[in-house]
Amino acid sequence: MVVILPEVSRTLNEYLLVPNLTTEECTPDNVDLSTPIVRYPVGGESPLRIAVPLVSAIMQAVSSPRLAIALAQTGGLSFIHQNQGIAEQAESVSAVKRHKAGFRHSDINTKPSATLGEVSRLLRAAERDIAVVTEDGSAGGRFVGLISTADFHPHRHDLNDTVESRMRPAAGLVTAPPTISLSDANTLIWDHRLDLLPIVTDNGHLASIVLRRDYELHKQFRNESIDDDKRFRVGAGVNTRDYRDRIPALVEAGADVLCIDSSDGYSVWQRNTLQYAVGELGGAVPVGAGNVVDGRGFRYLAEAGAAFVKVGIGGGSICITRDQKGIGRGQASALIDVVAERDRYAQETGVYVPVCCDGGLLADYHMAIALALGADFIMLGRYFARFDESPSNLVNLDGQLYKEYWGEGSQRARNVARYDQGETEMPFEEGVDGYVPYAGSLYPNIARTVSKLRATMVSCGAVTVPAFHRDAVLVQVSQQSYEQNGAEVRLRSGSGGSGQ
Ligand SMILES: NC(=O)C1=CN([C@@H]2O[C@H](COP(=O)(O)OP(=O)(O)OC[C@H]3O[C@@H](n4cnc5c(N)ncnc54)[C@H](O)[C@@H]3O)[C@@H](O)[C@H]2O)C=CC1
Ligand SMILES: O=c1[nH]c(=O)c2[nH+]cn([C@@H]3O[C@H](COP(=O)(O)O)[C@@H](O)[C@H]3O)c2[nH]1
Ligand SMILES: [K+]
Repeated sequence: MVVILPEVSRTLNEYLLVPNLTTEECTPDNVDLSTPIVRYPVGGESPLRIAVPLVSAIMQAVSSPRLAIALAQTGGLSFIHQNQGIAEQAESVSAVKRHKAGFRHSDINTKPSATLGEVSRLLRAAERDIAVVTEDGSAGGRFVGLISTADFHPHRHDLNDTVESRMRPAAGLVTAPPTISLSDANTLIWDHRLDLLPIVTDNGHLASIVLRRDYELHKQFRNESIDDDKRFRVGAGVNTRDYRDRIPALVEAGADVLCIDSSDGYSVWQRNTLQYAVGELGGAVPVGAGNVVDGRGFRYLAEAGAAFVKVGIGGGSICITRDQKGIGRGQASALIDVVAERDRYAQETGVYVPVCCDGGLLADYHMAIALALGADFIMLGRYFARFDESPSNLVNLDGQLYKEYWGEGSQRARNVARYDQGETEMPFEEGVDGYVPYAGSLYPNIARTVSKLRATMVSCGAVTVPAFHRDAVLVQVSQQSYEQNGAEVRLRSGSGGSGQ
């Protein structure tokens, strides 16, 4: 017989928090946002925890190595998307693991034959003072010098002159080999009053750079997500088809955690994938699963060995799954149901399986509501897509800056994904392809969001996430429906979006 759940499907937007008593110990500085990512015995410690409970979505427009590094620096975690070839995805994971904190990929480069006008525009656009000069203008080219805004002035120098005419040539510059440690690199920077230290290989090619301003920045990174070898932590998405090839490649590349990426995780396909990872691979890497929206889905995946379970169908800003397939559930209702099952499961089995709230968070405070409702961590797509560090293009539309953002179920994402398999037809789209307002660099944005979370928890008298789960008092607000009009996604013309 058909089942009709007795309650209305509610979103995060329909709740507010009622403050609890705030005591002297309950200050923003004392709030500990750290949280478990993978399953652990009740009373024990999760083998993978992060300091800031935010992870980036398994999406092409979101989780690239650059974003993964920035997010790990600030205490979160990225899941590199799986809508690409296995070797390509493994290389992205490996790039994050290879990255030495403080040594960055040189992104502002020029070549000796470029004009001063060109380099001036490059620096202005990037809001930087200094560019690296390599023979071919690439980040790995032969290092030939540096040029900064102190080396030329548009009123004194002809902007048609070449970079070569004003650059400081390599021969007179302090450089270091790739084997140098970060602390020795910083010593060189201070001893020689450098803004930028080029790291140059034996054969004269640029390997990376160390910036003086990162030194200050680094001191703020007390929360970095790093492994025992001090490498950044990184996750990756997998699917329920090529997992026998993809999972071992990602393990080999050094992925810390994986997650099955699907709109609907309550399937035998996910159980098979988990059985492979837990059984045949002997749990070489923890694998999360999802997405589900009720307790049945949670239990099925937890019993199959999921490291965590991800919640959310159709709530994402680029989602049209509800319109297309009529499946989904308001994110708050879904979380309440799943969290209750997580707690029952923990009591019955002694195993705590963390819950991730994925998609549809329109305001920073929705993250606090999700945590209050019991989520252990939160996955965000639109939020991260807006930043410099995301891989999508920055575009100017009618004088406003936007970053491109598209769903993994959109034709644009599928085109890439299915290319290898010779499949280009898709009967219908499940996501839109559009733009989100550009928001600058990830660093100040994460800092602001974290401050808000801390402030909310202070008001609610909680200094840890588990205390917040236990003590939060929530109230439903009026008759708001789960329309999510607040999401600013401007549709690309022709993108199949009925509602977002
Ligand atoms: N969270 C959300 O609300 C949504 C997310 N998405 C995203 O779009 C992308 C695509 O998601 P889906 O379409 O759910 O992909 P999917 O690959 O999980 O499922 C597509 C179809 O293939 C079937 N399937 C999966 N593995 C199979 C196997 N081994 N053999 C035979 N059939 C199999 C599934 O049952 C389903 O009908 C993902 O990145 C997902 O995160 C899309 C829509 C909604
Ligand atoms: O209906 C959908 N069609 C899509 O094409 C699509 N792509 C991603 N996702 C899901 O949305 C989440 C990100 O949501 P936000 O942008 O709201 O953070 C992601 O984490 C996914 O769960 C999709 N949902
Ligand atoms: K299903």
